[in-house]
Amino acid sequence: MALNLKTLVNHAPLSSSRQLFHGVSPKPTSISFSHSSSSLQGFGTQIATQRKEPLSNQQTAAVRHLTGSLITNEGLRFVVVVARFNEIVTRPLLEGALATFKRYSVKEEDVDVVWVPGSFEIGVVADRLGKSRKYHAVICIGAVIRGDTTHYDAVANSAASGVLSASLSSGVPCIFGVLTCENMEQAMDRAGGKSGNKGAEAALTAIEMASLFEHHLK
Ligand SMILES: Nc1c(NC[C@H](O)[C@H](O)[C@H](O)CO)[nH]c(=O)[nH]c1=O
Ligand SMILES: CC(=O)[C@@H](O)COP(=O)(O)O
Repeated sequence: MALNLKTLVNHAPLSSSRQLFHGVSPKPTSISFSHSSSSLQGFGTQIATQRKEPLSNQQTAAVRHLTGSLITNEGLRFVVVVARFNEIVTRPLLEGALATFKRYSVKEEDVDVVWVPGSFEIGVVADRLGKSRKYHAVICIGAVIRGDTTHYDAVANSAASGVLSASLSSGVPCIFGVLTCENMEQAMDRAGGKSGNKGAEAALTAIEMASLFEHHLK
Protein backbone atom coordinates (compact mmCIF):
# COMPACT_ATOMS: atom_id res chain seq x y z
CA MET A 1 0.00 0.00 0.00
CA ALA A 2 1.45 3.32 -0.95
CA LEU A 3 0.75 6.38 1.13
CA ASN A 4 0.74 9.73 -0.55
CA LEU A 5 2.10 12.37 1.72
CA LYS A 6 2.28 15.98 0.69
CA THR A 7 4.97 17.80 2.52
CA LEU A 8 6.87 21.01 2.12
CA VAL A 9 10.42 20.34 1.11
CA ASN A 10 12.98 23.01 1.72
CA HIS A 11 15.19 23.43 -1.32
CA ALA A 12 17.75 25.75 0.21
CA PRO A 13 21.07 24.06 1.02
CA LEU A 14 21.08 23.85 4.79
CA SER A 15 23.53 22.72 7.43
CA SER A 16 22.54 19.35 8.74
CA SER A 17 22.68 20.65 12.30
CA ARG A 18 19.77 23.02 11.83
CA GLN A 19 16.43 21.62 12.87
CA LEU A 20 14.34 24.59 11.88
CA PHE A 21 14.35 25.61 8.25
CA HIS A 22 13.25 29.08 7.29
CA GLY A 23 11.54 29.58 4.04
CA VAL A 24 9.73 26.83 2.30
CA SER A 25 9.70 25.31 -1.08
CA PRO A 26 7.57 27.37 -3.43
CA LYS A 27 6.18 24.13 -4.76
CA PRO A 28 5.17 21.33 -2.43
CA THR A 29 6.73 18.09 -3.50
CA SER A 30 4.64 15.01 -3.43
CA ILE A 31 6.45 12.12 -1.84
CA SER A 32 5.07 8.63 -2.06
CA PHE A 33 5.88 6.21 0.69
CA SER A 34 5.72 2.50 0.18
CA HIS A 35 6.01 0.17 3.12
CA SER A 36 5.35 -3.40 4.09
CA SER A 37 2.69 -4.05 6.71
CA SER A 38 5.38 -5.42 9.02
CA SER A 39 7.00 -2.00 9.19
CA LEU A 40 3.79 -0.16 10.14
CA GLN A 41 4.78 0.05 13.80
CA GLY A 42 8.25 1.48 13.47
CA PHE A 43 9.71 4.28 11.48
CA GLY A 44 11.89 1.77 9.72
CA THR A 45 9.78 1.96 6.62
CA GLN A 46 11.37 1.29 3.33
CA ILE A 47 10.71 4.61 1.67
CA ALA A 48 10.59 4.82 -2.05
CA THR A 49 10.15 8.39 -3.14
CA GLN A 50 9.03 9.57 -6.52
CA ARG A 51 9.56 13.30 -6.65
CA LYS A 52 7.30 15.18 -9.01
CA GLU A 53 9.69 18.15 -9.34
CA PRO A 54 13.37 17.40 -10.08
CA LEU A 55 15.63 19.24 -7.63
CA SER A 56 18.35 21.42 -9.08
CA ASN A 57 21.85 20.26 -8.16
CA GLN A 58 22.22 23.34 -5.91
CA GLN A 59 19.24 22.35 -3.81
CA THR A 60 19.00 19.92 -0.97
CA ALA A 61 15.77 18.33 0.02
CA ALA A 62 15.13 18.55 3.73
CA VAL A 63 12.09 17.70 5.76
CA ARG A 64 11.03 20.67 7.90
CA HIS A 65 10.79 20.07 11.62
CA LEU A 66 8.60 22.61 13.37
CA THR A 67 8.53 22.99 17.11
CA GLY A 68 7.51 25.67 19.56
CA SER A 69 10.18 27.51 21.46
CA LEU A 70 10.27 27.95 25.23
CA ILE A 71 12.35 31.12 25.01
CA THR A 72 10.87 33.09 22.12
CA ASN A 73 7.65 33.89 23.93
CA GLU A 74 7.68 37.71 23.71
CA GLY A 75 4.14 39.01 23.49
CA LEU A 76 2.48 35.64 24.01
CA ARG A 77 -0.48 35.86 26.38
CA PHE A 78 -1.77 33.14 28.66
CA VAL A 79 -4.75 32.52 30.90
CA VAL A 80 -4.99 29.94 33.67
CA VAL A 81 -8.42 28.50 34.46
CA VAL A 82 -8.18 27.00 37.95
CA ALA A 83 -10.78 25.05 39.94
CA ARG A 84 -11.37 26.04 43.54
CA PHE A 85 -12.51 22.54 44.51
CA ASN A 86 -9.60 20.86 46.36
CA GLU A 87 -7.87 24.24 46.56
CA ILE A 88 -5.29 22.72 48.88
CA VAL A 89 -4.05 21.01 45.72
CA THR A 90 -5.00 23.45 42.97
CA ARG A 91 -3.34 26.46 44.56
CA PRO A 92 0.16 24.91 44.56
CA LEU A 93 -0.51 23.75 41.00
CA LEU A 94 -1.34 27.34 40.07
CA GLU A 95 1.73 28.63 41.87
CA GLY A 96 3.85 26.14 39.97
CA ALA A 97 2.44 27.36 36.69
CA LEU A 98 2.99 31.03 37.56
CA ALA A 99 6.53 30.34 38.72
CA THR A 100 7.26 28.62 35.42
CA PHE A 101 5.95 31.55 33.42
CA LYS A 102 8.21 33.84 35.44
CA ARG A 103 11.20 31.55 34.97
CA TYR A 104 10.69 31.65 31.21
CA SER A 105 10.37 35.43 31.16
CA VAL A 106 6.66 35.61 30.47
CA LYS A 107 5.63 39.02 31.77
CA GLU A 108 3.07 39.12 34.62
CA GLU A 109 0.86 41.43 32.55
CA ASP A 110 0.65 38.66 29.93
CA VAL A 111 -0.91 36.14 32.35
CA ASP A 112 -4.48 36.14 33.66
CA VAL A 113 -6.04 33.74 36.20
CA VAL A 114 -9.73 32.78 36.20
CA TRP A 115 -11.20 30.82 39.12
CA VAL A 116 -14.10 28.39 38.64
CA PRO A 117 -15.97 26.32 41.24
CA GLY A 118 -14.81 22.89 40.10
CA SER A 119 -13.12 20.96 37.30
CA PHE A 120 -16.46 20.33 35.64
CA GLU A 121 -16.73 24.08 34.93
CA ILE A 122 -13.29 24.40 33.37
CA GLY A 123 -14.25 23.38 29.84
CA VAL A 124 -16.91 25.99 29.16
CA VAL A 125 -14.71 28.77 30.55
CA ALA A 126 -11.69 27.58 28.57
CA ASP A 127 -13.81 27.60 25.43
CA ARG A 128 -15.00 31.14 26.10
CA LEU A 129 -11.47 32.36 26.81
CA GLY A 130 -10.08 30.66 23.74
CA LYS A 131 -12.70 32.24 21.53
CA SER A 132 -12.02 35.67 23.04
CA ARG A 133 -8.83 35.78 20.96
CA LYS A 134 -7.06 37.45 23.88
CA TYR A 135 -4.79 34.54 24.66
CA HIS A 136 -2.34 32.28 22.83
CA ALA A 137 -2.94 29.35 25.18
CA VAL A 138 -5.28 28.39 28.02
CA ILE A 139 -3.94 26.36 30.95
CA CYS A 140 -6.59 24.33 32.77
CA ILE A 141 -5.85 23.36 36.39
CA GLY A 142 -7.93 21.18 38.68
CA ALA A 143 -7.77 18.25 41.06
CA VAL A 144 -10.34 15.49 40.80
CA ILE A 145 -9.97 13.04 43.70
CA ARG A 146 -11.96 9.84 43.94
CA GLY A 147 -14.56 9.62 46.70
CA ASP A 148 -17.02 6.91 47.66
CA THR A 149 -19.21 7.08 44.56
CA THR A 150 -18.81 7.05 40.79
CA HIS A 151 -19.09 10.83 40.73
CA TYR A 152 -15.32 10.93 40.24
CA ASP A 153 -15.60 9.31 36.81
CA ALA A 154 -18.22 11.79 35.66
CA VAL A 155 -16.21 14.81 36.76
CA ALA A 156 -12.85 13.52 35.54
CA ASN A 157 -14.14 12.47 32.14
CA SER A 158 -16.14 15.66 31.73
CA ALA A 159 -13.15 17.79 32.61
CA ALA A 160 -10.95 16.04 30.07
CA SER A 161 -13.49 16.12 27.28
CA GLY A 162 -14.37 19.71 28.13
CA VAL A 163 -10.77 20.88 27.80
CA LEU A 164 -10.25 18.95 24.57
CA SER A 165 -13.48 20.32 23.15
CA ALA A 166 -12.45 23.85 24.07
CA SER A 167 -9.17 23.39 22.18
CA LEU A 168 -10.82 22.04 19.08
CA SER A 169 -13.72 24.49 19.14
CA SER A 170 -11.68 27.63 19.78
CA GLY A 171 -8.55 26.66 17.86
CA VAL A 172 -6.48 27.84 20.81
CA PRO A 173 -4.36 25.28 22.67
CA CYS A 174 -6.04 24.38 25.95
CA ILE A 175 -3.62 22.49 28.16
CA PHE A 176 -4.93 19.72 30.41
CA GLY A 177 -3.45 20.28 33.85
CA VAL A 178 -6.24 18.59 35.79
CA LEU A 179 -5.11 15.93 38.23
CA THR A 180 -7.25 12.80 38.41
CA CYS A 181 -6.17 10.91 41.51
CA GLU A 182 -7.27 8.02 43.64
CA ASN A 183 -6.48 9.87 46.87
CA MET A 184 -5.16 13.09 48.32
CA GLU A 185 -1.64 11.74 48.71
CA GLN A 186 -1.35 11.13 44.99
CA ALA A 187 -2.61 14.65 44.36
CA MET A 188 -0.20 16.33 46.76
CA ASP A 189 2.68 14.33 45.30
CA ARG A 190 1.88 15.95 41.92
CA ALA A 191 1.35 19.44 43.25
CA GLY A 192 4.93 20.07 44.26
CA GLY A 193 5.70 16.81 46.00
CA LYS A 194 7.87 13.86 44.98
CA SER A 195 6.24 13.59 41.58
CA GLY A 196 6.82 17.20 40.68
CA ASN A 197 4.35 19.93 39.89
CA LYS A 198 1.89 19.23 37.09
CA GLY A 199 0.92 22.88 37.04
CA ALA A 200 4.47 23.81 36.15
CA GLU A 201 4.51 21.14 33.44
CA ALA A 202 1.26 22.47 32.03
CA ALA A 203 2.74 25.96 31.81
CA LEU A 204 5.74 24.64 29.89
CA THR A 205 3.41 22.87 27.48
CA ALA A 206 1.40 26.07 27.11
CA ILE A 207 4.47 28.12 26.20
CA GLU A 208 5.62 25.60 23.62
CA MET A 209 2.18 25.23 22.05
CA ALA A 210 1.56 28.97 21.98
CA SER A 211 4.93 29.48 20.30
CA LEU A 212 4.29 26.70 17.80
CA PHE A 213 0.93 28.14 16.82
CA GLU A 214 2.12 31.76 16.72
CA HIS A 215 5.39 31.22 14.87
CA HIS A 216 4.71 28.24 12.64
CA LEU A 217 1.02 27.46 12.24
CA LYS A 218 -0.56 30.82 11.40
N1 LIG B 1 -15.46 16.10 43.38
C1 LIG B 1 -14.75 17.06 42.68
C2 LIG B 1 -15.36 18.11 42.01
N2 LIG B 1 -16.70 18.20 42.03
C3 LIG B 1 -17.41 19.41 41.64
C4 LIG B 1 -17.57 19.54 40.11
O1 LIG B 1 -16.34 19.86 39.49
C5 LIG B 1 -18.57 20.63 39.79
O2 LIG B 1 -18.09 21.86 40.29
C6 LIG B 1 -19.95 20.34 40.36
O3 LIG B 1 -20.35 19.05 39.93
C7 LIG B 1 -20.98 21.38 39.90
O4 LIG B 1 -21.05 21.43 38.51
N3 LIG B 1 -14.63 19.02 41.35
C8 LIG B 1 -13.25 18.93 41.31
O5 LIG B 1 -12.59 19.76 40.72
N4 LIG B 1 -12.63 17.91 41.97
C9 LIG B 1 -13.34 16.96 42.65
O6 LIG B 1 -12.72 16.04 43.24
C1 LIG C 1 -14.61 13.54 42.36
C2 LIG C 1 -15.80 13.68 43.22
O1 LIG C 1 -16.83 14.14 42.81
C3 LIG C 1 -15.70 13.09 44.58
O2 LIG C 1 -14.70 13.81 45.29
C4 LIG C 1 -17.01 13.20 45.33
O3 LIG C 1 -16.91 12.33 46.42
P1 LIG C 1 -18.05 11.21 46.63
O4 LIG C 1 -17.95 10.26 45.47
O5 LIG C 1 -17.70 10.52 47.94
O6 LIG C 1 -19.38 11.91 46.69
